[in-house]
Amino acid sequence: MSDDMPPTDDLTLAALGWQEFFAEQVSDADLEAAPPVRVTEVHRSGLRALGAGLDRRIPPGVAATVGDWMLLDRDRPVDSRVLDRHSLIKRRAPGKGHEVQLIAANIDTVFIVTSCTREFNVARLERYAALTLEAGAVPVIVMTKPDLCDDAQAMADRARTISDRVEVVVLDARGDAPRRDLARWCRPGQTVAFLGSSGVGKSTLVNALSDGPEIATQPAREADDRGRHTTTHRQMHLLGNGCVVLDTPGMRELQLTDTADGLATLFADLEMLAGQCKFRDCAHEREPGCAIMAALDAGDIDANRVERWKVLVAEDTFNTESLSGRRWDEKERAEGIRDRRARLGKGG
Ligand SMILES: Nc1nc2c(ncn2[C@@H]2O[C@H](COP(=O)(O)OP(=O)(O)OP(=O)(O)O)[C@@H](O)[C@H]2O)c(=O)[nH]1
Ligand SMILES: [Zn+2]
Repeated sequence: MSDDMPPTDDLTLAALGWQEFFAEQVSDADLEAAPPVRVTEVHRSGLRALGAGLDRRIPPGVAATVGDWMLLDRDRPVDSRVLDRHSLIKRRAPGKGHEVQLIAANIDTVFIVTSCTREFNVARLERYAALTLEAGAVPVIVMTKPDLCDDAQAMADRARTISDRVEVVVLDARGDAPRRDLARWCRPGQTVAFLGSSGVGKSTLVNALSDGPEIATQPAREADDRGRHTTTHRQMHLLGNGCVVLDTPGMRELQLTDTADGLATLFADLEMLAGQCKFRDCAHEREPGCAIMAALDAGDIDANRVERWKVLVAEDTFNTESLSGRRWDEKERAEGIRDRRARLGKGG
């Protein structure tokens, strides 16, 4: 547990991010019998959950993840009821298994952090944005280190081409800017999370938003590039202004899983065009009557964006099908995705 947590006695549900959405799911009788607690940590040995004046360890066996709200069954904690989530980030479990792993629940806003340096990569941002939309949270792209780049605004303009649905904020993570520029999303009762590669400034942003003691940050290895992995076990921060930050290490290597809806939202314009292709299974390569190719030829849409869309759709299809039991061999997967990546350069 992070040491910026106030003593449990002083904790209120509001400070933990309790919202109307959860209150509506429980009756007064429910509350009397089983107080709400929020999962702040997940370990092999079980969960940790905090509530008003409560700090409980719950043995393994509850299907809950960081950010979940539960009604604590005091006698049999594993029988605690998990409340409906308004958002859920999940991923395909690493390794050979095809299970879905729950990463974090009930996040309102995901800040997708990138720096205005070589790390910047539109395809990666798209992938995070699709995942966030799929999860049911609001994606906001935060571009740090504008001071280390000649033309941060030009980069931001590229990020803005991703989708009308995704706002882009450029700021120096080290000063007052985060508090001011992210205030719209970091309101009391809101839960936010930061996604992004190591060294882009996630801890610096949390520190800038926080009144409490600093989280350790380390200088990046290069003046302008990737830092070391400095975020440790702290998983939930309560900021001075009443906003909750979920900080989960599991968010780093995210694969797209079942993000068809999120992709459809992010690439709504392309999906709509694809609906006009002559063939329903059109691959938009050289099929007759392909509306995507026609729009490309007419210069109406951006070829790179179309390629990135295809990569994400291919990856999502692969992950979703393998989760539902279709056996792909690794070679088949690698070839499909590598072909497309090769055409994109380093994307992905
Ligand atoms: N010049 C400049 N440096 C920044 C900015 N934001 C962050 N940094 C520096 O970048 C380095 C890495 O920042 P962190 O906040 O530790 O990055 P992180 O994303 O939390 O990294 P991990 O914990 O490894 O995931 C630190 O030295 C920060 O001071 C910025 O806007 N401008
Ligand atoms: Zn087509």
